Amino acid sequence: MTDIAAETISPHEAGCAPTASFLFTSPHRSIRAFGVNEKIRLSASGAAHADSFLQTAVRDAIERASLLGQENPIVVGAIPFDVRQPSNLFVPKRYDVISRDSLVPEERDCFCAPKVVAIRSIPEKEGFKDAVMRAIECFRAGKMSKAVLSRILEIELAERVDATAILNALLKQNPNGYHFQAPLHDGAILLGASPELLIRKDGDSIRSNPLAGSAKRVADPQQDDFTSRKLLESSKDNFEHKLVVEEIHEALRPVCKRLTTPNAPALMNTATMWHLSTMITGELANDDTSALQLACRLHPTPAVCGYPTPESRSLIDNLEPFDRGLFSGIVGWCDAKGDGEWAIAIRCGTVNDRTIRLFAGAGIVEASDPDAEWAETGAKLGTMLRAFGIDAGACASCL
Ligand SMILES: C=C(O[C@@H]1C=C(C(=O)O)C=C[C@H]1O)C(=O)O
Repeated sequence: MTDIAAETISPHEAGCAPTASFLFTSPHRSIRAFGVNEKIRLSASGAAHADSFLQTAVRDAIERASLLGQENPIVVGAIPFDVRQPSNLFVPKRYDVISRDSLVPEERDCFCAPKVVAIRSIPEKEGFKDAVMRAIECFRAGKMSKAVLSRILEIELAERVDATAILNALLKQNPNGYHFQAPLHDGAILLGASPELLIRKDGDSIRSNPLAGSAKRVADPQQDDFTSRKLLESSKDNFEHKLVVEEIHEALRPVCKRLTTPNAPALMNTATMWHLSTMITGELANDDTSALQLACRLHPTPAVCGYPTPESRSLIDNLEPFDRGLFSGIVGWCDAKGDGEWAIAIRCGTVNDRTIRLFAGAGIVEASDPDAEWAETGAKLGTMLRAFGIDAGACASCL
């Protein structure tokens, strides 16, 4: 088992610079952290409040790092989808603020496509479609209006995976968005390239960029353009999207003196997907409210859980045959001043020796079609499969 207290998370040849324990990139500020001063494993339940257990522990750990001479210490890491589970946070020994451009490799490292020994989707196609149908029945019965259902692609490779090479591939293939690499307590590494910003706080200004409503991109530019326009006009996708935006707006309103929420979504794309996107911006009433508090106030949004939150959360508990762990949780950082950024942990996976687990979900509403939702999760898995260099043909039955 790897201990994240070690300076590095991957064995490095003598003479090389130590690898960061944690990395988070963003168009705003990218952070690379080394070593561990203190781990924080408390749950994030109730952590929107400044006096909660988690926020108190984070403040105290940051204070101790400050006493050790660190300037503006930070807390970094991830919080699971289910906030009752332990967080995966730590105050590093040191960190750098870097430019993302300095990380993007010129060329992809010499990288051979890994040999896939075994692959399975949990659940398999029929099980996933069945869960979608059961969710639709709940919507028809008027119990709720949206639930995000997800699945895991578990892949066993012939050889151990080099997490740094995968992160480099993610940086190269997805130049925008939020890349992350975080060590987990079971020795695995969480890696991903999320397009979705939960919250950024910089002084008293905040920003949230929820996504919901998706379509797979296609190679032909004309077809791709047509796909995006169809998404922008789709009433099913606009409905899914509106539930997320309204919920975030309502959660931020009480802590803002100004909050601007566009009344229609725009299009945004990744290398593999089109999404409906809304950029919400605001000014905090009190800039003592930290980025971590704001993140805990919003998480989980209906982009990864559903609407209303309590009902969709228990439906997910009943229908998903696995524990999401950090998938669709949040990942990011918050400094001693309360500034920070948290992205949603999607388009990601965990790497543990030869086993990788990739995750993808899709928002289900009454107008959903089970086959289309399965295909959407398959398309979203494309981001990580491409980074691993795994040919979609090798897992055709799971996509
Ligand atoms: C759950 C995921 O994505 C979320 C769900 C989306 C949707 O339902 O359209 C779009 C973006 C994300 O908020 C994922 O990528 O796994």
